[in-house]
Amino acid sequence: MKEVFIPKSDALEVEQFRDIDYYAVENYGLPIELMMENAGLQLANLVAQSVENKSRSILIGIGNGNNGGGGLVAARRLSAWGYRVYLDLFKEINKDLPKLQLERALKFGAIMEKIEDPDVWVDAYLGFSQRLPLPAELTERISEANNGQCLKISLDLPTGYTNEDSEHYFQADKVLTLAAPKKILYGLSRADIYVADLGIPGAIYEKFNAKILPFQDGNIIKLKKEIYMPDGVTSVIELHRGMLSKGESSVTILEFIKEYADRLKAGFEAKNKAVAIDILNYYKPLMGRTQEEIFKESLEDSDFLIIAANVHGYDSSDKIPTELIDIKFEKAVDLLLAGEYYDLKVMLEESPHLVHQHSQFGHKGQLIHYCASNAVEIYRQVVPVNLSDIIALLISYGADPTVKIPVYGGQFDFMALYESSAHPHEAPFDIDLSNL
Ligand SMILES: NC(=O)C1=CN([C@@H]2O[C@H](COP(=O)(O)OP(=O)(O)OC[C@H]3O[C@@H](n4cnc5c(N)ncnc54)[C@H](O)[C@@H]3O)[C@@H](O)[C@H]2O)[C@@H](O)CC1
Ligand SMILES: [K+]
Repeated sequence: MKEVFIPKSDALEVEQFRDIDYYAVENYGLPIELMMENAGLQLANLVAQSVENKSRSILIGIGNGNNGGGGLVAARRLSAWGYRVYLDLFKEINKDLPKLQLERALKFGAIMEKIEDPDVWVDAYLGFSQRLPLPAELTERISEANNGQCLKISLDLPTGYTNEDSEHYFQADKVLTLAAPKKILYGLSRADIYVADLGIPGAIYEKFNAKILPFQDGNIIKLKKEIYMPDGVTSVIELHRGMLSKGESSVTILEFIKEYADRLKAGFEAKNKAVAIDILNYYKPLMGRTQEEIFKESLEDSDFLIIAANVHGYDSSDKIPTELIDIKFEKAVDLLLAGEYYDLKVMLEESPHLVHQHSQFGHKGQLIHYCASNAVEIYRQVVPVNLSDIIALLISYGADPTVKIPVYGGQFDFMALYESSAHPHEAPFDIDLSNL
């Protein structure tokens, strides 16, 4: 799936989106029914991508409007694909279009029954026309969903979520919003946000100064979380890119670090600033030099190996282990740093031991230490916008912030490393650790 980063400043107010919507209906002959079909199909696609097993139960909550209508299209498509779909109507559906969609969904095999403990709970109760307060029928359902173990997916925006201060709302793991990102969704720091193509033409986006998304590469686009990358780290990330994803399961730490050394050597020859950054941060013999001085040095293969070893926390190259890299742990680190809250949660649910595991690299950091953006590999010293949520997640799975690791010639725990790291404090967003 295509992933893009769209800053909040480029996202729309909900009202702006409503205007775009009406404009498409009136000027382009794009009726709501057609857009609803697109919305519902993409919702069905997102559900199907999230649930491998067709025997899993899918409960779709339906309201008496177009949001519910989209949910009913998804119910029809999923039923047609062979999924077990149940419909939860919190009130009677009497508007023409949703009513028609309901009849179709039932003909396709969706079952009208509010089952208990569904595997997936889809919220198509209310969309952008919702008014607060919600009726008790809805607040009760929202509490039940939020307290359950199900995967929660909202269509367009979560029911009950009308601004960033909303308290009682459907706490979706995934939100499939329609046509364009909406500003309020940036307050949902734990949710994955997706945008579905409704077939609205680029000319309308331009007219309303909205960002045109690359829907030609896929009808659903995932929004990347904002990540703060300190100056210099970006080039080191570039130097390192793709190294682990290539090997998947059978790279040893020594092979990995040798490849890093090869990249350092090539980068050194090309006077790549990333190499100077690695050297200045980790290689004692050349610390304090200027970039220019560094590139005048004549370095051997063995020097690059030592630098690569130092970057990974070993003080000499013969301390690099020859065991296989634990790809699962490395994947968890990468999810954490990318702010991928939901995927990380799924991984921890499956492998809770990961929070207690130490990195095989010389610094021996646990997942929680990677949250400090300090003392670990420099290409991993980045700060996701939802770091506070990620830390809370790790702690809820038993991570211990008082565990110390052997770095900077001493023993330091998460908080000591976090406090002395510039990066989380320089990031252009607030990290709130007051609950720690
Ligand atoms: N291009 C588009 O705009 C499209 C929009 N669609 C969906 O349509 C949604 C907007 O649809 P609607 O304007 O029909 O409205 P909603 O589906 O948001 O709400 C349905 C109805 O519920 C009623 N309602 C509001 N607050 C309530 C409350 N607290 N308790 C009970 N009932 C309440 C309202 O009278 C409203 O008519 C969007 O969020 C989007 O999901 C898609 O289905 C199709 C395309
Ligand atoms: K919704």
